[in-house]
Amino acid sequence: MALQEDQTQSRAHPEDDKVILSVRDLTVAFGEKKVLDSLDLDIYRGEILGFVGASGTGKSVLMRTVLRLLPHSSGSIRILGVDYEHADEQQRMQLDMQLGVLFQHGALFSALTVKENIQLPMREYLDLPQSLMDELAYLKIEMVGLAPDAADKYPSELSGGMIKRAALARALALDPALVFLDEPTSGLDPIGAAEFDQLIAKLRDTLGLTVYMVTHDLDSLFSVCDRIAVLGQKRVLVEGTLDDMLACDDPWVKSYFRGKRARSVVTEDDHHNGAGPGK
Ligand SMILES: Nc1ncnc2c1ncn2[C@@H]1O[C@H](COP(=O)(O)OP(=O)(O)OP(=O)(O)O)[C@@H](O)[C@H]1O
Repeated sequence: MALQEDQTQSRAHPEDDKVILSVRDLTVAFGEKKVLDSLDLDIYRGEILGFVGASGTGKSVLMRTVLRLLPHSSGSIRILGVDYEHADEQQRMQLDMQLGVLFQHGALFSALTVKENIQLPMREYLDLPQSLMDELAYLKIEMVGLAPDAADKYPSELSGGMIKRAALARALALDPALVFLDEPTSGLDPIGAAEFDQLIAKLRDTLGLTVYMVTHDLDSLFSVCDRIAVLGQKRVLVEGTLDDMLACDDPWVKSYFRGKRARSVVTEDDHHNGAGPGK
């Protein structure tokens, strides 16, 4: 199985790049209501994919389905070349360890300290002595730019930005290959949001992480995302660089990427290296 492949990073994926997540013909319905219908999506190793779409189009449903928190009616989801449904128990556990998740509001356990939150996945999947788990937790805390004394703080003692970082540290606890971020910059001020974006880019560059980021944040899309996918009409309407978005005639895509707010971000960020124009 393909879980141990090397993690060479790839930004502007050429054809032969490795697909880390492959979704085919995916249909998800609640009763009679289809939310996703025959959706296809690929994510390439080492890229930051920004996922956008109007409210209620199914971005969370797709992410939760890929994470197997929701069932699908038909279609396949392959992660690192493995279809979870056809995997044995050992493969499933290995796959689980390759996925990290940062939920929108951090979703830290309030009765646990930051260190204990980070160690939860370690306790679930690994059998390590406490001293090693402590070392690892401090490493993750440093990795996300928190001070060491954050380790013994409870979530209620942290600012919004610190909660996001602590939750990211927990998402990275098992050194996953693919991290899902649900609106990671929502609720942060513009400076905090920009710093968080830069942290994501740095982690991708240093760890070779692949990032699936659901976001409404135009700054994030333009500054750190290598590729953008737009969800609409129950499927991926368009995917590619910002230039591809700008060339798209779908009315929602047009107003989102060519609207007044988008134009002001593009003007400010012309020099950035993300999916923005000129890349
Ligand atoms: N558990 C559920 N049961 C029934 N319907 C659901 C359930 N979860 C989501 N839906 C419906 O699926 C649709 C897509 O919801 P989803 O939360 O994925 O949208 P979204 O694109 O993430 O929106 P937003 O940007 O506002 O977060 C909505 O119509 C929602 O009501």
